[in-house]
Amino acid sequence: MIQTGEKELKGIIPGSWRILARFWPQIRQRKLLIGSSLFALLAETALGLLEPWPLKFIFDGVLLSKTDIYPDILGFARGLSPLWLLALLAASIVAIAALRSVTAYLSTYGMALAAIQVLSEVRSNLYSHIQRLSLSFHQRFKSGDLIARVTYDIERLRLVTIKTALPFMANVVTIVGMMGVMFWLNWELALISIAIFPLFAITTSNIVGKIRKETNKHRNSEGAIADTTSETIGAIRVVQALSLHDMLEQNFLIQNTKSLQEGVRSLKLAIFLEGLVKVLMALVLAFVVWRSSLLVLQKTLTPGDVLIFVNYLKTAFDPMRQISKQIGQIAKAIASGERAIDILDYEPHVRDFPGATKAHPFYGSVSFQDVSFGYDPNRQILKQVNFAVEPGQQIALVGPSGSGKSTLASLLLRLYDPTDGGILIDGRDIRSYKLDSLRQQISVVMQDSVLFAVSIRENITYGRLGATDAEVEHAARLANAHDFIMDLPQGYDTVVSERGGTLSGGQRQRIAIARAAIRHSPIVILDEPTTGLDGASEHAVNEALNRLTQGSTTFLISHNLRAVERFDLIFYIEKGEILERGTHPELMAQAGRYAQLYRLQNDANNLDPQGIEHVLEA
Ligand SMILES: Nc1ncnc2c1ncn2[C@@H]1O[C@H](COP(=O)(O)OP(=O)(O)OP(=O)(O)O)[C@@H](O)[C@H]1O
Repeated sequence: MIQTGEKELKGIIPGSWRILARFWPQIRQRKLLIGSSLFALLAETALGLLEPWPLKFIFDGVLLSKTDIYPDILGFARGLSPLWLLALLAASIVAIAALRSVTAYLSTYGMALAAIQVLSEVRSNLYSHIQRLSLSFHQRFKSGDLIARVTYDIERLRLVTIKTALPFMANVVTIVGMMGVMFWLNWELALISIAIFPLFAITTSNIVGKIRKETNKHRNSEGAIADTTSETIGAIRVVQALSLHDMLEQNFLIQNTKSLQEGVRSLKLAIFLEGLVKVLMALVLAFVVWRSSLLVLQKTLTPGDVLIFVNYLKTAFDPMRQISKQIGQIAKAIASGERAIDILDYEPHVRDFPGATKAHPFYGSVSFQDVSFGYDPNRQILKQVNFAVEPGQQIALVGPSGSGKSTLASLLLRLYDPTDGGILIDGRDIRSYKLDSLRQQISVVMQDSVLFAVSIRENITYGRLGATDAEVEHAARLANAHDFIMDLPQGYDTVVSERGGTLSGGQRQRIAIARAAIRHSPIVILDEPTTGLDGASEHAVNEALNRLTQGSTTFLISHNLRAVERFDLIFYIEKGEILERGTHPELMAQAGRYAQLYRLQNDANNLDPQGIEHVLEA
């Protein structure tokens, strides 16, 4: 048991090193601030050690009239009258306390400032890093867990650094300093006092290790709770429509109870640890008082020395008691810091390749050369896809659900990289372009466009940051959105509710089209942009899309084959392969899968796309 505890305690040291090393660039920038705060901390500790000395001199020098007790530096005291000596020593009590307060203020303020600055930079880095991590990462990590790491974990690290780590350092220095002075006064008594440390370290390290484990479990459960809550709130319509409350409440209760129990376990351990330290301390104090009083009777020590010993020990109790608690808190903060670092250590799979350059303004030719891809290495989604399209061509991607159409579009955006083959824009592999400069030239409108909870104007300018009001309005007019925006209470300044919930599906799509239009992209991807819209909305959105895609290389993913008849090129995709390609008349003449699907749709005018897919899959 003890071995496990020691192992855990040892874990704190590599954990702290890992955090210091990872955040070193931010810490280094504040060398001066941190250095001067540490210096103030040392000064404060030294003044703390001096605190009982005036009392010793009052006892031995004034009350017992001893003259051989002053060190050389205070030799002048021997010539002073007792009254002057008393006044001087009383004044020194105040002076030491005042100086101690000043140095404590300087060290605490300096360290707190440095910690706030370092950790706010770390938090910004973490936020930016999470945004840049590949979609494959985001599919693996739940959003609630990531949110907890950016908010709760960093906040705890900040609080513990300010409120615990600095006092912890002060406590360690105080204890070491006190031990030094105790040895100088009487080695035997000092040894007795020190004897508690191995006992103390072994018992506490074991418990601290357990606290750390429990806290880690507790943090993970809290992350799971955040996840469940955000998932439920995100899908509240479905929850209410399907009356899932009872079932979800039940699941939540299980998670909540588990987290509560883990929290209680770590709290129990922390309280136990505190009690244990108190008992150990009382034992030492009793022994030292007994032994030192005997030494005074033998004239080896003066009563003033006993005062110093008892004062130091009593003063050290607090730091020692705190140390055990602080080690527990630091262990928790280290777990938090490591959770943040774990994320920072993830390399985005999709990133700028060495030597990548900023993309020139694209003409818009796109080619896929033997492109294969699978989300999971054991399951290929796209198989050896080959095609080349000219700038400004309009391409439709059709085929059954799950055939890989959206995946193909995702690869063009470099949301994922192909496992084999290459994708070229204007004759160059897209991995040779800087990622941002590639994505900035591609506009995307999805089936369910997500808007942000900011004004409509800002939502549109997210398409091209820095766009003027006139450009926003121009884009909105092109997207058939200007009129309905003007009918809203605050027009372009109307703040959209979370994920655009206050607008209709058609209105959201038109704002998304305006957001795409403001980019003036040479390449446009439309992923079922009109699915789920009613007739009137669909018409308005289609009109907007026609304007958006004019002159741009366009990839439209659609289940509605009538909507793609006029396209320059249609790819019929099935099971990750382009089975048929050509214009509508060419494909109809081929009388293959596309023609079969087209006829099915035409014959069954009222059959919805899902219905058609079932027919196809059958
Ligand atoms: N993020 C992902 N992780 C793992 N598998 C995925 C992921 N996204 C899609 N898939 C799988 O890849 C296959 C192709 O999906 P994709 O969305 O590209 O098809 P699609 O042709 O666009 O379908 P739909 O017409 O229904 O949108 C499907 O089997 C799907 O389950």
